[in-house]
Amino acid sequence: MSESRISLDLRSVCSCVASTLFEYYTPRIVHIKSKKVGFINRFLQLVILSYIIGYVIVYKKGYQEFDTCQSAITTKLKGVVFSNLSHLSDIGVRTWDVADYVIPPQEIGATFVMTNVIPTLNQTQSTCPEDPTIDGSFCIDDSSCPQGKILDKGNGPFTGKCVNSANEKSHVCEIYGWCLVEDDSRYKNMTDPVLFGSHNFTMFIKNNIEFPKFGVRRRNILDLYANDTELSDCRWNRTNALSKYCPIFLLDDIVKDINEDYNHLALQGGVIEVVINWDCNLDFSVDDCLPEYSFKRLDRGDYSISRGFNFRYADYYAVKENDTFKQYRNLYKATGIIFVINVQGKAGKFSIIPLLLNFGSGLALLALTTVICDLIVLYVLKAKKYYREHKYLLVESQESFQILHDDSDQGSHREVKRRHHNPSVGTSYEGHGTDT
Ligand SMILES: Nc1ncnc2c1ncn2[C@@H]1O[C@H](COP(=O)(O)OP(=O)(O)OP(=O)(O)O)[C@@H](O)[C@H]1O
Repeated sequence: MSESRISLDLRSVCSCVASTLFEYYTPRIVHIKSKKVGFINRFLQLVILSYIIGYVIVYKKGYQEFDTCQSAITTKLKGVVFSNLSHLSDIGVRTWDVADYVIPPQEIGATFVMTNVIPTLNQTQSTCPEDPTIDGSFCIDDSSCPQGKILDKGNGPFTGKCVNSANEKSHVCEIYGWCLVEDDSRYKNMTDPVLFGSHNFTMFIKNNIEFPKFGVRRRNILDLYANDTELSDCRWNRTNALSKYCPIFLLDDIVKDINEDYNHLALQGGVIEVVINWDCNLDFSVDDCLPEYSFKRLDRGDYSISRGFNFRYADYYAVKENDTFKQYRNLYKATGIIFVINVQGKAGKFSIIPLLLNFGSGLALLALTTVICDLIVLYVLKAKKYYREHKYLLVESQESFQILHDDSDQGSHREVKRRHHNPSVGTSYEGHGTDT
């Protein structure tokens, strides 16, 4: 390659770099007098303004500042059921009251109500036959029951003996543990829960909330009730204007509200969410800040295995036998409904700051109008070529212009060929004049 060729290439690269470095873009206003473009411009502005005012400021309350609530909840159940199940000796004739069926007596944000139970009474530490329904409990002779072995789902270690099962229908290994072991086979085909009638229990939910930012405190016991008796007589009812604020719920009403069958739920157990929603507009009277109740079954689903919800607990006591105390316990396999209570709350109050912020950021969206109109004018309309010629302008420096001017035979001002796109050029649109 010759030396002159190399120096030529170098010069052209340098001039290219210099022309890229030493140039300047400035927007200019192109005033388009077209009904079509003017209409598109105004229409887009109207849409954006409606969004800012209608949706952001009015519908989404963009003129308010907000606070979420802090809350405290307690629940109290009332109701008594009587069970006369003489064929089930563990239960027999019994009255169940709130201390029997609410386990534990108080929980944070939840309440468990026992609706069905399999009791195994008077268990004590001794030897007895293992539960025959447990895999590995059957035996032929003592050699099938290695001493000390504990089955995965067993009730205690084998003593080494093979004995008659509790129903005397088979041979099972003997264990040492809480005897006699639980036998739920008698309860398998029950059609009604043990605590039949629990649908008439009532649950009183006491909820205090606070919106700390606004110093507003509310509770879900409204001033409608003159005294405790009036309060205890009310029952929540979604369809009644006053009763829908009553904080005492019949369990049956809750279950009906979520379209479930109470008996079925009571037999298998389940989890129901109680949502207390406080949606308060503090621009109006604080008395209008009222709770709204809704319910949802959280364990809903058509499950074929491990349906419902149950757990075991025991109460313990000691009996004096031969001058020593022997410990006993009553074991309960409890099935029931867990009520999980969730409080949601949001309060809003007028404030100039969010109003200005929302309005300001909304107005910034108006810049979209120019972008969209530019796209339509420069790339969509029939006269796009014409508009583009007017929008982008390449101007040489005044010095170059002077040289060109001097070289030229004509002394008039000359625009240089347009050849470069500059998207930052400002455009203004007007809805009068003729379309191009
Ligand atoms: N689950 C409920 N069903 C119906 N009434 C209820 C229930 N829980 C409480 N009440 C009644 O609401 C009122 C206010 O209850 P609160 O617990 O504040 O008072 P209390 O005197 O301690 O209630 P009590 O001793 O009757 O349990 C009382 O009259 C009470 O009996």
